[in-house]
Amino acid sequence: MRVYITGVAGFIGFHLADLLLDEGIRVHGMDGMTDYYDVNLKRGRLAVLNQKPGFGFTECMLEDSATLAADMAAFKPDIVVHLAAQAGVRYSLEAPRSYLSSNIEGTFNVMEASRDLGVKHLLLASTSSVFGANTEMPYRETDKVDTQVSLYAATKKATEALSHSWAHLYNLPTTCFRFFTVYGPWGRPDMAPFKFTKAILAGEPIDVYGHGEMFRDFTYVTDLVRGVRLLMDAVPERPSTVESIETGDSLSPVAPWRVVNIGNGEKVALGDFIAAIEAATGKVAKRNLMEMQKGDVRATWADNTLLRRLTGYRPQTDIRTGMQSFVDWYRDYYRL
Ligand SMILES: C[C@H]1O[C@H](OP(=O)(O)OP(=O)(O)OC[C@H]2O[C@@H](n3cnc4c(=O)[nH]c(N)nc43)[C@H](O)[C@@H]2O)[C@@H](O)[C@@H](O)C1=O
Repeated sequence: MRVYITGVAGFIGFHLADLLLDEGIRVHGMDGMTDYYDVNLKRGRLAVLNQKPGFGFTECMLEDSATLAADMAAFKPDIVVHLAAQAGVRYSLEAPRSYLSSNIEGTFNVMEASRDLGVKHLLLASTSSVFGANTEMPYRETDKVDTQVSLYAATKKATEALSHSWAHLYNLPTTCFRFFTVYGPWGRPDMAPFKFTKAILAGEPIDVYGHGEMFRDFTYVTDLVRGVRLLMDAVPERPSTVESIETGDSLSPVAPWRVVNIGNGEKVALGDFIAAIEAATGKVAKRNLMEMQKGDVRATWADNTLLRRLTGYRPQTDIRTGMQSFVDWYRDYYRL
């Protein structure tokens, strides 16, 4: 099997490539190496992957459709996993236009190239943020998702819709993942697990938004990429009739397309998450209680029944175990 990964120097792309290469699968990846966060971390991830046989890499922007298409065509992938994006909820208030070019135009370029090459399965990263202002939890894939509260989430919702149309028109089997706040070794410096660990280890205070009454379904990255790996083999088929779709399955009635949550399945209060960092670092956090930030959702919580039904797997790492691994990696990597 040959797998092409966009965003391979990113947090999730790196872990997925690592898993696939260890399985003996050939992986070619691209990444724009953008400086939204420390590029050295991306280079460090690539250095690990470059040690492994079967790995190839091209530096290229998603927006550069000609280079991207040529790179994908040269590799001839069976499967494409599209993880490159402009990520981050709060940054989408600062630089909204970059989300349109990376997430909308960039995803379109990946869809086009995948269609031209007749790939067997296209898998795309969406986000739990698409559930927006929904309040009924846990979130199910079949819930209505029409109330995004950040442009980031809105662009991800748009990619779900774009990919559905291409799956329908060109018979391109497509799975969209909705990832729930992913953390772990080599994690993103713009996210709370990284920022809070850094501040607590440095003895600096942390701002706690929403007065700590915020909840996230934190998902450990190794669990998450295992889910992605298993879903690669769960290729959606166009259903013969609407009645043939099982209750709770998000399979489209007209296209080989579905969306699947990948989340731990637990709602963790921000306060408990901070306590897990305190336990892992052996330090006490100095907390400033603050109002909620614009664009943030108050809570996320995944129903992961569909993932379990399709793959027999569900994530299992609890926040204390996962944060201990993250803090151990952080101290080792930054020699603290
Ligand atoms: C699935 C989804 O996952 C990510 O979004 P997120 O769930 O919002 O994750 P986060 O780590 O940014 O925030 C988790 C919690 O932590 C608080 N928080 C954050 N940053 C600071 C911060 O700088 N200071 C303080 N005090 N709180 C912060 C924040 O208010 C929230 O309650 C995306 O990057 C995105 O790529 C994505 O798709």
